[in-house]
Amino acid sequence: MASATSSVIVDSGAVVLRRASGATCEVTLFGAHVRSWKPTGGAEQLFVSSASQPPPKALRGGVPICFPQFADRGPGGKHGFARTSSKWAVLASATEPSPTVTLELRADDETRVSWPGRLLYHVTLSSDTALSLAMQVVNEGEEPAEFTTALHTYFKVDDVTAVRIEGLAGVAYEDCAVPKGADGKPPRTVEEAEHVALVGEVDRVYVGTPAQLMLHDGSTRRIAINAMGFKDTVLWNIGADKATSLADLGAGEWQQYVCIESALIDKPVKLEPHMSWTAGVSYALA
Ligand SMILES: O=P(O)(O)OC[C@H]1O[C@@H](O)[C@H](O)[C@@H](O)[C@@H]1O
Repeated sequence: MASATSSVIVDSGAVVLRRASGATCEVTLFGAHVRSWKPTGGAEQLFVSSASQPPPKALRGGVPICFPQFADRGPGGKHGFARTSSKWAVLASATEPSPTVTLELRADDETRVSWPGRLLYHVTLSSDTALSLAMQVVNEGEEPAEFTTALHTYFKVDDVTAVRIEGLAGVAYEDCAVPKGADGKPPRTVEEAEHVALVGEVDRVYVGTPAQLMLHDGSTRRIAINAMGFKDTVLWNIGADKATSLADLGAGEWQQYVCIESALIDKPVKLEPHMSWTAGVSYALA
């Protein structure tokens, strides 16, 4: 039942945001991982694998934060340390005008090896049908430093083969699902489809994407994805053939998610000392 007021509470290692309408969002302290978003009406919008493994593994689903490197594009561990850090802490929260929490990951000797500063993450239930996520990266070092990043969102769908993504026509993408070219890089292709379908394994970095994309899930549900500051977008589904290679993905569950990741990959961000960088994305039922 909808409660009369909005709230932000910490419960069993997660922050639970709730609007008066009953919309909710849950963020785990481990990894600052958004693991659930239910707009008013209560339908879960994010996929979480039934075979997800406990920390120190990242949850297979929700919104993992890839930072300070995307995938293996850097000297550190795959997708960086942020998604598996146990050192995230609540910095601030508020219930008005919308339930919101800011989580902070402070630099320490361990993280400074990969990034010389801190990370702030703002999660807001910005309307009864929308979720907003914003990242702030601070360089506390004395030298310029570079990173790549992504909010690796797993949207829950009934059947990924019925999904269509609108807004990518004319955008060049790196195809990471096929062998690299002679130059050691994934081959580049220009997207021709107005409504991109996912057939087999799809692992693409679209470079320089428009601010708004639309997820059509094959039924009448649509989610508008509005990004600010994230210039690239990753589209990923493991596909049926390779699905069993992911030990933490339940049987047949490859069909129940599509990752649409607001990202900054092609041109790493170079942040000057004592400067900060901010980017965000909002998801809204449309
Ligand atoms: O298994 P992980 O580390 O969560 O990564 C999942 C996928 O993440 C995607 O963002 C990458 O494009 C894929 O190549 C990768 O397989």
